[in-house]
Amino acid sequence: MIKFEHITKRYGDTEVVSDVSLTVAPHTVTVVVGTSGSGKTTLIRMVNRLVEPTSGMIRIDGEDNRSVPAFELRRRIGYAIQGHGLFPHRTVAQNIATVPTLLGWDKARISAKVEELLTLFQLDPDFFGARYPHELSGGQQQRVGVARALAAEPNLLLMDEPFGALDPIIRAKAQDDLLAIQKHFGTTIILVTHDMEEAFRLADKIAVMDKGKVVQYASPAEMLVRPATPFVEALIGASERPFRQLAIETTGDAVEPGDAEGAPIPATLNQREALSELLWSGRTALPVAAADGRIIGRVSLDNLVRRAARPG
Ligand SMILES: Nc1ncnc2c1ncn2[C@@H]1O[C@H](COP(=O)(O)OP(=O)(O)OP(=O)(O)O)[C@@H](O)[C@H]1O
Repeated sequence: MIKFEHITKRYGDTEVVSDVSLTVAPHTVTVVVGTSGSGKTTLIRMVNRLVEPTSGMIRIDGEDNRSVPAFELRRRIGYAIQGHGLFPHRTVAQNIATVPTLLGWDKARISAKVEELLTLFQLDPDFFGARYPHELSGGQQQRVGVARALAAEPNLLLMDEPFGALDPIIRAKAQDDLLAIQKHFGTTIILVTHDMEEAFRLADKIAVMDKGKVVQYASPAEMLVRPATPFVEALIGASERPFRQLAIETTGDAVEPGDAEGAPIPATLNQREALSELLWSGRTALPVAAADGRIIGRVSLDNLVRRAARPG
């Protein structure tokens, strides 16, 4: 668990992060969004102490993050940035092995880890391990960057616009990979983006920043139903386009197993109408009925929001 307690950062007279308090649950993805200059990067860099707060404290699993030396903290916390930051004169395998080598892992363990990660990221280890970064495409380099950040099996991964430089199709694939990998390792992820669609797609919780403050910290579904400020509403509005995609699929396509209370939604209704029913009912899930009235499962707000946010 990561706890930000009244975190403030000032540069001279300018407060770039103002009194931020929030708690990130373990094994979840928290996405920090907001306009350019709102303090997103500064906020996450205080977690691994690339930036020191002016006041406040960050606790990682209960411990003040200043209780261990900064270099040790950074070995424990994965960090992936836009443009991957790979070492150009080291092979892909050597890049991924950076932190495990610093930690003194034995050779066999390191090469097993490199092989596991390359395989997970769908890069053939025999082919890619010995290549240099410049021999890879942008998307492949990005995957190696994330693999490197995960190499020492961190419980916590910080990501700053990791997919910012990728074209939309490769970006969607990278997001899918990230979610699969997050499930596989149970990593807690804090990711910065300025892309609301990416936030809806990846987040368990979204923190919206505006001028150094976190103006809302909520699940995508909660944010959709109850945007806290006109600024949040505007951000969501800007990403309304994907919700139109829901209009072309039926509720039947989004059925999940399980029960729910409330008036059943016909499976033939389109997903946008189902979303509207859910929002109006104030429920997080409703039962779904087949043409013969039989209940075939449930449809949930979270599921529809995720479907809305995926690329068309
Ligand atoms: N080392 C520094 N010295 C002075 N000002 C800084 C420093 N680092 C960041 N800032 C300022 O703090 C503010 C917040 O920057 P930050 O990079 O955290 O924003 P951001 O939300 O991540 O923006 P972007 O989306 O453009 O990357 C900006 O106005 C920036 O100019």
